[in-house]
Amino acid sequence: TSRQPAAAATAIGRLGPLTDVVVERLFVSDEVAAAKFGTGKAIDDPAREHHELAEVADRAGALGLDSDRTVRFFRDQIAASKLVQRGLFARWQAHPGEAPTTRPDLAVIRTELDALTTRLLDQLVATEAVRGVPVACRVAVTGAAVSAAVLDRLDGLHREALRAALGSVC
Ligand SMILES: O=C(O)C(=O)C[C@]1(C(=O)O)C=C[C@@H](O)C=C1
Repeated sequence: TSRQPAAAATAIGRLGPLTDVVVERLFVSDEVAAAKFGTGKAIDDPAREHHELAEVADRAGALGLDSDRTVRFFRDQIAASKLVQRGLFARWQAHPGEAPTTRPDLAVIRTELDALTTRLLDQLVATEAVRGVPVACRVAVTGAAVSAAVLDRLDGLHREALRAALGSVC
């Protein structure tokens, strides 16, 4: 399998560091897909999503972030993860030779996702000023996304997921 490494590249601009963590989460979604593929386990886990979103809503307040906007951002991260997972499932079903040969432990991966949640919240705090200026934010997010796509060699599926994941940043 051509599993991609964790994002090592640095996306450009003031939203580069946030975008790097977003890309890292997309790569972890490859691992989630590998954990579920062939097990009969559904991609959607509404209870886990509910738990994650309740947690970020709670933590947003303490960090001085707008709770609704923060929840929307994480909803997008989850939607992007499902986009990656569905795309990989389809790819692996069509080309069994590309399917992963080892099955990571979903519980371990979820602890990685939890750590990424903390880093994403930190980045939302660090980028509040630029995200508050719509034009500057859109310029920054476009530059960060384009550079990440190139530097991290994102394929079409992961580029589409990155677009979804960054949809409510500004
Ligand atoms: O934890 C999982 O099972 C995932 O697939 C990850 C994730 C997420 O992005 O946080 C995505 C889809 C599920 O509905 C729940 C959570």
